[in-house]
Amino acid sequence: MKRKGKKPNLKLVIAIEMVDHIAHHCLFEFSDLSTKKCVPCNSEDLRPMTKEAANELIQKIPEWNLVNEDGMLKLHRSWKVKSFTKGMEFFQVVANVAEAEGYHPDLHLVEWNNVKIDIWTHAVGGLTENDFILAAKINGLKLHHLLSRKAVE
Ligand SMILES: C[C@H](O)[C@H](O)[C@H]1CNC2=NC(N)=NC(=O)C2=N1
Repeated sequence: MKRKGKKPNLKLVIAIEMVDHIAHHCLFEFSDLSTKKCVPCNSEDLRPMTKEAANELIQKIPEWNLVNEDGMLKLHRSWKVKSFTKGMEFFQVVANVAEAEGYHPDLHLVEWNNVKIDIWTHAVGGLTENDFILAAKINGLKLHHLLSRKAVE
């Protein structure tokens, strides 16, 4: 008599793994960073995330680059603005979001029309989820009217 259930059903195992993979992917895709809130950084438990975790999360904000400055991971993005004054307006729009979140980016205006933003968690000397949340919120801002049409980013 043929005994059932001894050998694992390979097709079933593969199917389960595929479903698991898709479910993980969907959860990752649909957990929207921009709807989250930054948390205060005064907790003793706060730790910088690993490079691996940062490499995973950066996929949600592909407009930003992961940079390593003196051993500290930061998020970086740059834009070209129409004028110095538009650069100041740009900063004000970003500052409004930062104040609403209680969380603050490093803002640079270089050579009058290059806006550069670094986001990192000063309190831990690296990245936390806050940085990705703020970056996603900045991505959602209407800034197009301030940008140079010739060379954006
Ligand atoms: C309590 C409050 O969250 C902290 O002082 C905040 C203010 N904004 C901040 N912004 C950033 N980028 N890093 C910080 O560590 C930080 N600390």
